[in-house]
Amino acid sequence: MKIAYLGPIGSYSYEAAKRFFGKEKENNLTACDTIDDVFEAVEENEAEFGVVPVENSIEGSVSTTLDYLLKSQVYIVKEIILRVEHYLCVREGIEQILTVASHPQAFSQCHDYLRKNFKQAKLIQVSSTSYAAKMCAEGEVDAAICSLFASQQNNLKVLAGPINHDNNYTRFFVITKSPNFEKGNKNKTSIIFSTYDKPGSLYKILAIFNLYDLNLTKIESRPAKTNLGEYVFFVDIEGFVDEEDVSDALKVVQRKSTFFKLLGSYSVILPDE
Ligand SMILES: O=C(O)C(=O)C[C@]1(C(=O)O)C=C[C@@H](O)C=C1
Repeated sequence: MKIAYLGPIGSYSYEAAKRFFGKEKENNLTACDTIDDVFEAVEENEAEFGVVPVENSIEGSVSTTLDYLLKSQVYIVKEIILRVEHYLCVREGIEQILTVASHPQAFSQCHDYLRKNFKQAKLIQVSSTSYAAKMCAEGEVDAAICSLFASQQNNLKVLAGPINHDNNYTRFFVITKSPNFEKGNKNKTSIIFSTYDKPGSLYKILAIFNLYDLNLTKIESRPAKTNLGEYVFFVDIEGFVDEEDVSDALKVVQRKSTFFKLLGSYSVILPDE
């Protein structure tokens, strides 16, 4: 069994994958260069599972992940929430920091610290925080923003940290092509829908969730990629799809939508579990 994740070793996606699949499956983890590659590995049956970041408490959604969820035939089978702590790391011997590499999400999560301390430094966006650590170790940049684990993997010296905004948490999804929806203690169901371009259309769909007394934990619109001003809505609902109120509500939502997709029903692993 292969589990694709955004690599190299030491990324937060790697930590999320280990958190769910456990140490015994460490040899099954297969590093990918990009989130696109993780989705494609699952879609093309090169990997049975994939682990992708989906949303951060400071910076918001990872749009690549949302867009793939819309267009690809994969399902969400688990959510993992990790507390994310970033560190500013350098190679031994570096005295002046002119270039800092990291993932764009990580830069945003450390925005205030970077503004205050490294206003003049050039920020170089790369595919993951662990790749940034590797680049730093190889002398391509002066510093990297990454996890403690990534700094150790790459023999980097920690200069400061955690340097991120407080309450920094990232949600990850485990995706697969052949889902086996399994219930846990805290369950969610994710859907995408779009509705008519008419007054009250969205309101009418939201009224269905209200009628069935369902709590939404997220609603976000993304361009439908058809015409400017046309959107799809990503919605996360508390509850599992085999529960009567959830399945009844979804049937009505589907009837009233112009587009409907069930992304999955899954349980959530919380950071302190
Ligand atoms: O770069 C990594 O380490 C990742 O796993 C990606 C990612 C993301 O895309 O959000 C994951 C967690 C953090 O929010 C920062 C970066």
